[in-house]
Amino acid sequence: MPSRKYPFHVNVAETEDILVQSLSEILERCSSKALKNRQTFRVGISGGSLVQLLTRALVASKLKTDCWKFFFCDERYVPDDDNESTFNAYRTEMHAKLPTILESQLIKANTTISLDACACDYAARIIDEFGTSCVVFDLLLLGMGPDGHTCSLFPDRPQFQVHTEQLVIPIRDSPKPPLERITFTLPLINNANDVVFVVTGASKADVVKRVFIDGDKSFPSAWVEPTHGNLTLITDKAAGAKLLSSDCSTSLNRC
Ligand SMILES: O=C(O)[C@H](O)[C@@H](O)[C@H](O)[C@H](O)COP(=O)(O)O
Repeated sequence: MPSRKYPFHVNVAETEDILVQSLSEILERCSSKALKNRQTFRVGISGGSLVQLLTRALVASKLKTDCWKFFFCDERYVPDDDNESTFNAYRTEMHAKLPTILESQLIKANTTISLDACACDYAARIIDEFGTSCVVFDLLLLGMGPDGHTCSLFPDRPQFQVHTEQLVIPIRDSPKPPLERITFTLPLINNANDVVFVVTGASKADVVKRVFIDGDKSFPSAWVEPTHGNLTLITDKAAGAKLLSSDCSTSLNRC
């Protein structure tokens, strides 16, 4: 494993129910820690399978979420009511299963303006919500694709490594459709108190090992290295298969 300057935890969950339970526990721990000091718990969320998994974790946890705000770690540059919109996916899923979460708690991007303006506007919205440009999320929930992308930071794209002051950047050439997106930058991601990857499916087994065990920096996910927070990896059995068979299995939690 690469030497790390931050706490790193791994859970390989035997079943999807156990994975959802791990996620519920993280939500409970991070929200209660945040709400001890402040009135709002601020969490960054991602699309893909996380939409259903997070909704299930929230339903199972029965946590009170009225002081929570949900931000989008990345968003596809499509109208709000488009089937491709991550905001729309959460709105639909939560509306049906978590009716106490109001749409106003989902801080969405304005995709009616130009792509550049959309990224700037979303950064301004975040700064406004935090009341400072030194933005520290309480929790970021990230997915990872089989190509090692996370948020909308894709391999072989120069943007993902940049040392930028920007919190949110536009992406015009995403290899995964749609082409145009906005995404949190690495400095914003790495400034969070807790960053949690939730990765499922056998197609990710190899890249999970290459990112989290080998620390292979050709994958954007391997650049997620919290400066002061914790990094947690939760996988299902299929995505974590090569972790369990590697020499590092003794340092992993199986649950
Ligand atoms: O905008 C997107 O294209 C998705 O949000 C995408 O980035 C997703 O988060 C990962 O590909 C992991 O998705 P799965 O967990 O569904 O594999």
